[in-house]
Amino acid sequence: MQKHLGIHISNEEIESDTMSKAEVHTDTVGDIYVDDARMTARKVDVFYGDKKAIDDVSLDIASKEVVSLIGPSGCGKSTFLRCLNRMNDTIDSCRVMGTIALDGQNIYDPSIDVVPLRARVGMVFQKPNPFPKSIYDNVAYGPRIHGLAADKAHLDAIVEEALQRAGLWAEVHDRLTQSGTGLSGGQQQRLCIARAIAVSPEVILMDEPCSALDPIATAKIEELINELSAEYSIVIVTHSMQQAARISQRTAYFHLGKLIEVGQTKDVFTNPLNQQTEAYISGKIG
Ligand SMILES: Nc1ncnc2c1ncn2[C@@H]1O[C@H](COP(=O)(O)OP(=O)(O)OP(=O)(O)O)[C@@H](O)[C@H]1O
Repeated sequence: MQKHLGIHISNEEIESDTMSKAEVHTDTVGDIYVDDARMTARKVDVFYGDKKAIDDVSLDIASKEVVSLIGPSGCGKSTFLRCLNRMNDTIDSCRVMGTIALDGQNIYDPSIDVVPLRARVGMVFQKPNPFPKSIYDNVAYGPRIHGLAADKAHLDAIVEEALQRAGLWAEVHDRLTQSGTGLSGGQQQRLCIARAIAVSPEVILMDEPCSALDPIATAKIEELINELSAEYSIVIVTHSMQQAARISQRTAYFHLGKLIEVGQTKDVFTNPLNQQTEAYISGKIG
């Protein structure tokens, strides 16, 4: 057993990286596999101390798709999301078992440096959390620490492109030196998205990114997610089934730490195969 920043993984589990489809038994209803997997989670268990929060979850994330994670409060959506870029490492009582691979490489392997990992698998949180720095420096932060810009002109171009892609450039181009924390909530969230995409991630994780926003700001973020999915894989936790239906191609329903059902979003919402999914979708549990 090895321990990395509060994460325990057995050597056996690290080697199980190459588990084929046939080797994974799952109770999840629906197809956990995709043809063009960018990330693969296999037999993932997560414990906080003695308490099991995620129970035997296996799921593929395809390239350039939006996957929604839905389910009742406390079912483990955020915990599973945070496993995908080792954000749970920051919680000392948290243990992650099983394997999660990005482009075939186990992200829990001891050789993995979490700093570049979290650039490749970026994260946007529930509450917009810009750094107390200028708008420019918020976006330039990642490219600077990862040495992505050859010179100042290159960095300027990266910052502009990220703000353009996040749909914020027109609103902030003439006040880049002002503090990011002075923007509106919706603008701050788009700034956080610009910060994430400035380092050219492969996957973006979003944990209820619209829950602190009004309907207009929410609509802008949803439009942005739709545009970004042409380039990135996006995994989003949402409490809004309408939002999941609007933005995601696949939906995964969690209940008490288990992945109960996963499928095409329209199928999960119109014709759920599992009775627990059906109960949640129809508002009988929540
Ligand atoms: N840092 C932590 N320490 C201990 N237990 C935790 C911690 N974070 C989450 N848990 C527990 O793990 C379980 C799953 O929580 P998690 O936040 O992942 O669920 P969720 O589905 O995202 O919930 P919500 O929709 O309310 O945000 C819950 O029982 C929760 O109390």
